[in-house]
Amino acid sequence: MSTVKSALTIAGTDPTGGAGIQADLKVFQEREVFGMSVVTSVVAQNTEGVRAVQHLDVPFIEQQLDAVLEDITPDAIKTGMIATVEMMELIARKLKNSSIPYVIDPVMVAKSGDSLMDDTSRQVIRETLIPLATVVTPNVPEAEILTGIEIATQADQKLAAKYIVEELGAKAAIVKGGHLTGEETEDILYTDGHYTSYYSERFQTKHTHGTGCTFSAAIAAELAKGKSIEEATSIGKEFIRDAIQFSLEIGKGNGPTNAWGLRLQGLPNEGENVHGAPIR
Ligand SMILES: Nc1ncnc2c1ncn2[C@@H]1O[C@H](COP(=O)(O)OP(=O)(O)OP(=O)(O)O)[C@@H](O)[C@H]1O
Ligand SMILES: Cc1ncc(COP(=O)(O)O)c(N)n1
Repeated sequence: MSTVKSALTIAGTDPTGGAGIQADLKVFQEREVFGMSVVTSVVAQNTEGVRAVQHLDVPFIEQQLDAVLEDITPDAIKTGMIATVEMMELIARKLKNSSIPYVIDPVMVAKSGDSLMDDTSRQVIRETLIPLATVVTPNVPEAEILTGIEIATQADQKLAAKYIVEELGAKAAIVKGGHLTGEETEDILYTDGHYTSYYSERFQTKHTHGTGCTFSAAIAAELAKGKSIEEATSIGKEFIRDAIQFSLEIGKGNGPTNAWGLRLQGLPNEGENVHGAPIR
């Protein structure tokens, strides 16, 4: 009997492989958990932006979910782009009585500025999915929408993280500091009445496509392996630090994170990708 743990991502797609389901599966593989995926929306996007979105029918998303869950019980579940109220209601119904660790990356807007969740869903996610979450990982704009708190300082990040747990009912919340300024990034976790900060150097790079997906997938993978929320966040933060420090100059826009990270540390030189040549 295999002892390999598994993780399921329920999210949208990125045909260039840097964000969404494709990014999640790369991270699961690198963290040595067996990756599985259910597609919610097919997105025609690349490193420059989103061109078109096709939402799959909710009954078909349900068929995908049933196909996985009636066969394999994942050790952790992560959701990313869940664009509509109907999709949220379906996932909430499926996960309501589950004890599987569940990470929500409440994806609302892509880095390119394109909307990935409709306005009603931005409110409805608070009542449907957030109360079921083991960990919610909003960036600053997402945390502002979820809580109504304007976030400019570390104190604001703390207030928002506490609100998501105490008022919205998640077990834990990490309000990420990627969108703030300063020489370091600080992500603040609130759970069980305690705050913990996770820091990294802030790298000056435009290649940050998929950072939120990469971070939350790494946390989900570690929860699948039985790590505590604090341990999983700590490993996730180191993972995203390396994935951004060695992010890839692939494509014409904002290149993707590097899920190999330090493993291929020796290979990329400035202006080169891991294969030793610029990719255009
Ligand atoms: N320039 C940077 N240098 C180092 N770490 C960063 C940088 N930008 C973001 N991070 C870290 O990356 C992780 C993801 O944060 P971010 O705020 O970018 O997420 P996000 O906006 O949800 O990402 P996405 O746009 O992919 O949805 C966090 O741990 C954050 O601190
Ligand atoms: C399907 C999908 N999910 C999430 C993101 C967010 O990633 P980013 O903000 O880095 O573009 C995305 N672009 N596409």
